[in-house]
Amino acid sequence: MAEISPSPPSLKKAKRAKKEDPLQAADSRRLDSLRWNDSLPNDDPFFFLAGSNEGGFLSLEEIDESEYGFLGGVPEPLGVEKKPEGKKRKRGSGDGNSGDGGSCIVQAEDGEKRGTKKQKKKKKKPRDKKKKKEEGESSDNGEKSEPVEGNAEDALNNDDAKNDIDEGFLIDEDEVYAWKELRLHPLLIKSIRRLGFKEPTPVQKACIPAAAHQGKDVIGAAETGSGKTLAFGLPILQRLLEEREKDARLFQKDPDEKPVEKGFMGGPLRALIVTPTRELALQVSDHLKAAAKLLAIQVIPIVGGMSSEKQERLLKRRPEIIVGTPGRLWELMSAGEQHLVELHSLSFFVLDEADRMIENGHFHELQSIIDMLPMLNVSVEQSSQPTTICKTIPSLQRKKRQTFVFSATIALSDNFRKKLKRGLSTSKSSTSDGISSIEKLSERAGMRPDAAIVDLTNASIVAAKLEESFIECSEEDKEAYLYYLLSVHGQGRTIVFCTSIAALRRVSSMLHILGINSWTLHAQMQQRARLKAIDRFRGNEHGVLVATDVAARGLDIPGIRTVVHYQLPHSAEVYIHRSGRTARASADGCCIALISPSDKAKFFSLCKSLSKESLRQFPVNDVYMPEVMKRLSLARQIDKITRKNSQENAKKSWLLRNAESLELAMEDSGSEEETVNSHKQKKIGSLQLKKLQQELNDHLARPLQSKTFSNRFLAGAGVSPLLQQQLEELSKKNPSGNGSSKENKRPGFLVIGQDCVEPLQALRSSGREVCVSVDRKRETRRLAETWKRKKREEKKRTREQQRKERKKAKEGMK
Ligand SMILES: Nc1ncnc2c1ncn2[C@@H]1O[C@H](COP(=O)(O)OP(=O)(O)OP(=O)(O)O)[C@@H](O)[C@H]1O
Repeated sequence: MAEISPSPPSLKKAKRAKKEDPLQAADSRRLDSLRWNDSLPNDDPFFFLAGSNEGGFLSLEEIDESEYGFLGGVPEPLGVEKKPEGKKRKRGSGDGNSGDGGSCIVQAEDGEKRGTKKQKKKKKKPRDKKKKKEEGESSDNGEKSEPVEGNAEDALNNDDAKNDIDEGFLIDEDEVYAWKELRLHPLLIKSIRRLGFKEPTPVQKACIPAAAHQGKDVIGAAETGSGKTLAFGLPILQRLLEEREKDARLFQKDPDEKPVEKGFMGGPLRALIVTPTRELALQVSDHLKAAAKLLAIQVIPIVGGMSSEKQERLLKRRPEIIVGTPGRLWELMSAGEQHLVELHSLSFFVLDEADRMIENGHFHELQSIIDMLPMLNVSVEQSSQPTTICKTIPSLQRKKRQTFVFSATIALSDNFRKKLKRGLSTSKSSTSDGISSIEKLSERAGMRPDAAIVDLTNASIVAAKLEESFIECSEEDKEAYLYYLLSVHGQGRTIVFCTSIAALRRVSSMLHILGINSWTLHAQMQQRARLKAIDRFRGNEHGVLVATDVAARGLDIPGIRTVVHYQLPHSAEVYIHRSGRTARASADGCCIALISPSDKAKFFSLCKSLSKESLRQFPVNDVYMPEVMKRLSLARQIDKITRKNSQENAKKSWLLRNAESLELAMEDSGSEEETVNSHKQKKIGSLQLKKLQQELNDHLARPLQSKTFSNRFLAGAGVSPLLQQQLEELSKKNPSGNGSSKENKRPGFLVIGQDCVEPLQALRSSGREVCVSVDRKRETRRLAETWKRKKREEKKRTREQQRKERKKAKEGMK
């Protein structure tokens, strides 16, 4: 096992490596070859790659003017064989509704009308049903297309609905016996078959019986991507369905009692789910919507950054389940929004990502929301305020409220683990630390001492199929290594996490200049832009998202293969959540931390908190680094000039604006000579920029390869799917079709290239295990000090002994 070196590797190594035979490096790799005889319109065979952009931009309609939703929740069944019709989803096709796991859907105001038309069409063309239904699925986030007319039983009795239900199952009935063992309602089983989940995940297996059948409160801790949303979502739906059926039976017995309004008109609020981020709320809401698809139960998201009026309109429909962020929820509650303050029938209160909720920025609003919840020992009649809407509260809804608290990192602290084992009732609450605050909040929300505690996290807490690694480099070289990762191993979706928005901006600007398509996500962005970024990232199979920790929790996007920690997070919890964006459910994935000398102390303590003794070092092939550094140096120069220009322009326009507002005429303060000079400077600057851009374009037009290769051969890593496709297309072109003469035709041209290897493969094949558990230097120092102390003590003891002996001898002589 090697030891982490005290200083970052020098890039001289890269230069040395340049001289090595690159074929040796490519030896063990699979080589693909492709021939073409086409005549090329340019001397450079790769001219056509310049400026090419992979990935389609999707169009979104105006959020504030339309219904919105986030189809991330329509879950991608993992490890499940789908029937062919269920599989038909395009990847990165540029269609906003066709991303793998769905996408952010915006539905225009006339959604209802369109929805009705679709239904009519369905009857006429039964063969189109499936297709239309899929479309309906991806647009059911809007208020008007909810399939919630009538109750669940009506839905079953309805022939059309029956046909709808029969379609779209991804798995057969006999395959879901593991779910049936959990005694879930038949309609829920049908929903699960549509989602394509063959069996419950361990956390679902553990939570559903306790929450749905024993009516217990639950504290749930399980790894990221383990299906916690349904672990609390299914018990909620189960209880609402059971109560609805019992109510229906009761009403038949007592014809005087009016049934509670159901279906389209909703009813009192039954479940309130609070999440720390808007994206997560939208995602959880869509996940539950998908699970409640056949149940005539309404689920809506209430989040900041969206039109309040629209959300108030949605609330007028009295949805049974609300998923929201503390800020907007409290804003509406404190404004007296009827549906949100009439909480007498609330049966579930859920804190998702509970440990994040107690951090600054959420705590006070959350506390205020919790204080609005009715006391559990007060009877419903006493606690409810008189209302005009809720005339009758069925007796069955008067059961105790259940509280669910979930997170992947709730049990990270040993103390909390111990406390969980001892039980909540015995713990003393204090507001001084976060752990106690979770307890305090849970108790305040009505969590009972006999709550079921489900802790399925292992010592390191990260997802089981996640491969963790690091690259040691200097702070300045982080950009180079990131570019290396994205261009040499740019397979699958990648999230690059930055801790600061300034770093995020710099990284994304560099990637942009270097021709790597990426999107950004941070808290200072408008909500519409945030959703758009996620939507586009989701729609691109090899997309790159540069994000702050706003994307660290909960985001469930299929196909994220790699997470890069460009800057280390502030806590182990955030590291776990960031890394957990990959290797979700049954999939695998890898994360790579870029560690500069100043990150080391943080990195060691992170490894210590996660009980890591060793970690893999990501294998970097140094032959690529000279070219990487060249491109980066050009990109940096371009960035510098562009920044300077835009700063000057901003300054100028600020001056002009202010002068205009003060009705002052702007005069050129400088002399004629100064003006001429400044013009000259500008001209030189723009010429320099053009030159640099051209030079960079020339480099980018060639696939990344080591300097020793001829341009007529591509070899080594770096033949991305995009390049592969472009080469294939070019090779298919008919030479006579473009009117070129025979003399102009190139001779047979051989392209040798290795399939782009994704980081996880590279890590598995040549990642080197490095000891990270202890800072060796510090440990050696500590051992040396202990040894010296022991020596000192030994000497002292010997001296004491000698003194005593001398004394004895003196006394003897007397
Ligand atoms: N029983 C199941 N079988 C297969 N896939 C499932 C199952 N339940 C949920 N999933 C899928 O697993 C993925 C992760 O689920 P979910 O988002 O609920 O995880 P999580 O534990 O809440 O993760 P995080 O801690 O990161 O928020 C989702 O895409 C979901 O659709």
